[in-house]
Amino acid sequence: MKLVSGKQIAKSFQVGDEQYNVLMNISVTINKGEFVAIMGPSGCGKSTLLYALSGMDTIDHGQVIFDGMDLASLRDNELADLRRTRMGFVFQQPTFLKNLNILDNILLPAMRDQRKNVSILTDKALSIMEKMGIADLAKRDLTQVSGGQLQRAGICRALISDPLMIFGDEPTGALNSTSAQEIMDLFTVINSEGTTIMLVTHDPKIAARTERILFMCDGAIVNELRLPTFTGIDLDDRMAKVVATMREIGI
Ligand SMILES: Nc1ncnc2c1ncn2[C@@H]1O[C@H](COP(=O)(O)OP(=O)(O)OP(=O)(O)O)[C@@H](O)[C@H]1O
Repeated sequence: MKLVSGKQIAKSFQVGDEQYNVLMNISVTINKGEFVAIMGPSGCGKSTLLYALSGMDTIDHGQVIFDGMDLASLRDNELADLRRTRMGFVFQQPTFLKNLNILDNILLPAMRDQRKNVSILTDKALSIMEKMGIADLAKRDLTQVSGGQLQRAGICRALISDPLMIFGDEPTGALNSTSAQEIMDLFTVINSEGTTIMLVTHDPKIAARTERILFMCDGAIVNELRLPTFTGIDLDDRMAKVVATMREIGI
């Protein structure tokens, strides 16, 4: 069943007199439950596509339907509500407030929804933190946790609204290889429980953990690789397939 469908998405940026066509009529469908990576050379439009599909940025032409809703038909506040309640975002580094502890940072976006009771939300946040392996860090300041732990907290924040889909823009980009794979372990669990995930990554070892890899070049999706569900034993084989596809299309 379709969750996100982009049709003929075009997007350009004007810089001075120059117009840069960044997305060139991209059509792509992501089904519920998929675990997708977007790969491609720097500047090919990966993040721009992620922002277009999640309504974080507008598009010039085409259409994005998310969970049956045409993003262009929504008012700004409706779009913000949709993002807050149905989507989770994880970036290279979470933007957390320095004067709040980890737990309060995780809770903050969900607190905007006045209908939710604070103690219920807190219990929920603590149980997600437990699952993400950081239950004991609730009261710590941002300066008292590692990069990997901070990213786990970022994922907790993304999960607190039970999103249908998580969008990650280089979520492991600031981490060492071990921490990055641990974060992918968490995403694998989250995906196995039904949440759709789409990640932008440069790293074949990260993309190899997903089940469908979209390869972009110059604003277009030029290839796609499908892999079976990761079972924990075949990462090298999967990575070899990703690298072979990258070579095939010259990236
Ligand atoms: N707000 C903006 N204004 C002008 N140009 C932009 C803007 N955002 C992105 N671009 C340009 O659009 C192109 C695609 O950017 P995008 O961030 O989507 O690429 P990317 O594939 O994610 O790159 P990277 O892997 O380096 O993060 C780049 O050439 C970038 O400079």
